[in-house]
Amino acid sequence: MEIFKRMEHHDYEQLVFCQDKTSGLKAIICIHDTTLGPALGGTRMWNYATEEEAIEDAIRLGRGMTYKNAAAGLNLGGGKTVIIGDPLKDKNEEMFRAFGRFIQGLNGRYITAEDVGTTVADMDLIHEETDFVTGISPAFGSSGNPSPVTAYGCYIGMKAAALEAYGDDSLEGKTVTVQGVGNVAYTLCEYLHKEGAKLIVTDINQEAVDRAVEAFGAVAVAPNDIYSQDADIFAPCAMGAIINDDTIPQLKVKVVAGSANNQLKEERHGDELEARGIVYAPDFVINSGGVINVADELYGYNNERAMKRVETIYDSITKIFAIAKRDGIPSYQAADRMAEERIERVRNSRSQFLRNEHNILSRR
Ligand SMILES: NC(=O)C1=CN([C@@H]2O[C@H](COP(=O)(O)OP(=O)(O)OC[C@H]3O[C@@H](n4cnc5c(N)ncnc54)[C@H](O)[C@@H]3O)[C@@H](O)[C@H]2O)C=CC1
Ligand SMILES: CC(C)CC(=O)C(=O)O
Repeated sequence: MEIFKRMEHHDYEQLVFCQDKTSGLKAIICIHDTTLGPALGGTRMWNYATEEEAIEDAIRLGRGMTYKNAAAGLNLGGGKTVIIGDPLKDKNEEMFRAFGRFIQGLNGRYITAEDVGTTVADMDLIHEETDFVTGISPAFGSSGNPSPVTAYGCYIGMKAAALEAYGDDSLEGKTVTVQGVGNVAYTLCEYLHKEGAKLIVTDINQEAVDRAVEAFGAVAVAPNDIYSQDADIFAPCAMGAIINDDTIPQLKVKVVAGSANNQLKEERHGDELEARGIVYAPDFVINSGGVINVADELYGYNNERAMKRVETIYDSITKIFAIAKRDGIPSYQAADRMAEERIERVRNSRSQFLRNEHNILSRR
């Protein structure tokens, strides 16, 4: 991989490679854009097949956070970390403490939180070495696990998408297919079940499937069969790039609305959904509840204030569909435009004044 060439494409600021032999830490921190403020984005631990795959994931996820934070109206830039390793086997205390020291070395340019494969306990270990970490234990006055809040944002975003597709935001009686019933999707299923939706679930982890079947009467299907189910809404809640040339022709749903990051393999797959009349709730907007919640820690965490902001996801999704219609563009482009315009406005307004070092971290 030609790394600088890859960074020039979409204008990445910084990639940091972190290695610690004692603990086995191999991490890549991607800081995409800090125009709006320090880069905030979670840490994913995953058993990547190759280093290239890990770099590519960090890069795609880091840029996604720039758009997510901008669209959510946060004064934060975008970044993400990937740790190469099996989260079930390779974790140790020293690893997260070493990683914390690398973050501290960036002096606030990057702030982390949970993502796939990392937990509140991991964030607490990072916190032993740096304050530039969120999603730590409520015992520290923090917001804890962001997943339930991401799930809530996803649920209300799904309702906004249902309104667009069906003219009614009720999910009662709707059949929802859920790919991956992990931290976010389990709680999402809880909300959906409570509202009277029927659930079809899949996961590569049989225990996760069994849990959802037992708790919500969900119907379980094999991972490759999830796309072709007779359903109303598809909720991708596992990994990225699952809206692609293979899966789109299988979809029978009218709505795609889930928590996974980077759902579209390529932008043209968003065009393809639009061409088929499938309403797509842009991933980085519908899944922004978690980051909105952890970002509130930077002001001294207040659950009521954070949840009020999470509630705005419904209106943001509705607004994106309105912009898409007005401008004759697919919803993913409307969401990108909303984020890019905010970054541009802030960039331009800054150039009119002397550089002011005040930023979101000054309050800490
Ligand atoms: N946790 C959070 O607050 C946020 C999560 N997200 C995104 O939402 C997605 C889910 O996140 P979490 O629930 O935290 O992760 P998780 O790791 O708890 O859950 C993911 C689930 O997907 C399953 N899975 C992986 N590959 C699969 C496949 N090919 N087919 C079926 N199932 C598969 C896993 O076994 C796991 O149960 C990820 O893309 C994450 O980046 C986005 C924003 C915030
Ligand atoms: C898990 C969140 C707190 C942050 C993040 O990395 C995301 O929204 O993808």
